Amino acid sequence: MGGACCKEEPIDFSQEVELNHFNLLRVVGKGAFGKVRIVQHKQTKEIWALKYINKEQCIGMKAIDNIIQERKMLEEINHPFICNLRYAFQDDENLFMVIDLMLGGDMRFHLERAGHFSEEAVKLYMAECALALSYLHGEKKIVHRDLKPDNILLDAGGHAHLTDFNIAVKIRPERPLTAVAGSMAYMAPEIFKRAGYNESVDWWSLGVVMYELLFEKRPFHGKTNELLQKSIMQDTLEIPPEASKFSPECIDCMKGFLTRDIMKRLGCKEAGGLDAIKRHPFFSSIDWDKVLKKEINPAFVPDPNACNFDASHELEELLLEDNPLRASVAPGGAPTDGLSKEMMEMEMKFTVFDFKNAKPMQTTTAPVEIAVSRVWECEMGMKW
Ligand SMILES: Nc1ncnc2c1ncn2[C@@H]1O[C@H](COP(=O)(O)OP(=O)(O)OP(=O)(O)O)[C@@H](O)[C@H]1O
Repeated sequence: MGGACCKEEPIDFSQEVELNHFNLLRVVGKGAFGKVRIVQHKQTKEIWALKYINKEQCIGMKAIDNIIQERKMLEEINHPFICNLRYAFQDDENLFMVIDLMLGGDMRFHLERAGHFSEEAVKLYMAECALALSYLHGEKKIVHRDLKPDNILLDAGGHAHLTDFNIAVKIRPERPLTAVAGSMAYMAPEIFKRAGYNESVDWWSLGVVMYELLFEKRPFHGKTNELLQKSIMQDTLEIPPEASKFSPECIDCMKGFLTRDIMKRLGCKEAGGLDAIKRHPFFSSIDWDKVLKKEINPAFVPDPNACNFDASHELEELLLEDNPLRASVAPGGAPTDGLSKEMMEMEMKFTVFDFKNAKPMQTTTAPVEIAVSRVWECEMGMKW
């Protein structure tokens, strides 16, 4: 029989959100500053992903501004095809972001395992990503700048969601962007010209992703960054012989995104924006209202009986972690003297966020509904 010593203190959920409001379940990924694990809100029973960022590591890598900026940007965003922020809080060791859980794993994971995707699957991914990008660019004035298969996560049903707003920035028409930022192989040619660029770069990256999903390789190559850059800027787009397996409309759409001239590039506002995508023959069979409502069933549904994550992160935590995640002192309760300038900065700027108290957004997305028992099964190490 359980003794009084083991009884958990009742939690006051009317207080600000903190780590103790969640049950910590299995680890599903590892980022540059910490891990990502499945959590369940103890009161609402909703399942989310918890991304935790070690403060010391964040300071060491001089990434405070990036993290604060990413989190501020996520606060503004709410879209069905984006991993939205639900809660943010911190303790004395970590910054925490609770986001929409994507049980299907990332697109890179599936590309590496299954190889290329079918034309039907790619069509829906492109439509879903195009809606997300158009929302970011048009309504939120945000350029993602790091679109690639690693940053497109699938939910349990197989719908695509953009994630990782680490290097995303606000568009200011009077001040075009100039920084060479992103993942080289997915960067648009105008980034290297150093004459300023805007959201057009995301449409190019989407084209590189489309090419990779169809052909299992990227369109431009180079053994060094310099050669790769040269190839992106100059080389003729090579269409592999396997292209005959796909419709001419599909290939034409991909070429449209991979057009160097932004005045003609598919998706760019200069070339008709989202309307031009919707009018493209590749998407003639698509009902865009149904896409937005996630009423179109993806051609590829991640196997619910297989683990769609790299299980080594979980194993690593079990075997190596000498400082596993635990509910720690909330910063408000700890003395602040002796804290470094950077620690103070994070404490002040990384304020508590609760999506339930946030301003209502135009588009909403339902919380993930899955059987919790499945998550626990995973936790217990069963095949899933
Ligand atoms: N919302 C989510 N649901 C499920 N898994 C996720 C979610 N977000 C991230 N992951 C998994 O965790 C991994 C690490 O994600 P995270 O965003 O922390 O790191 P990252 O992609 O390396 O970005 P960063 O550059 O910010 O470290 C991802 O590759 C993905 O597999």
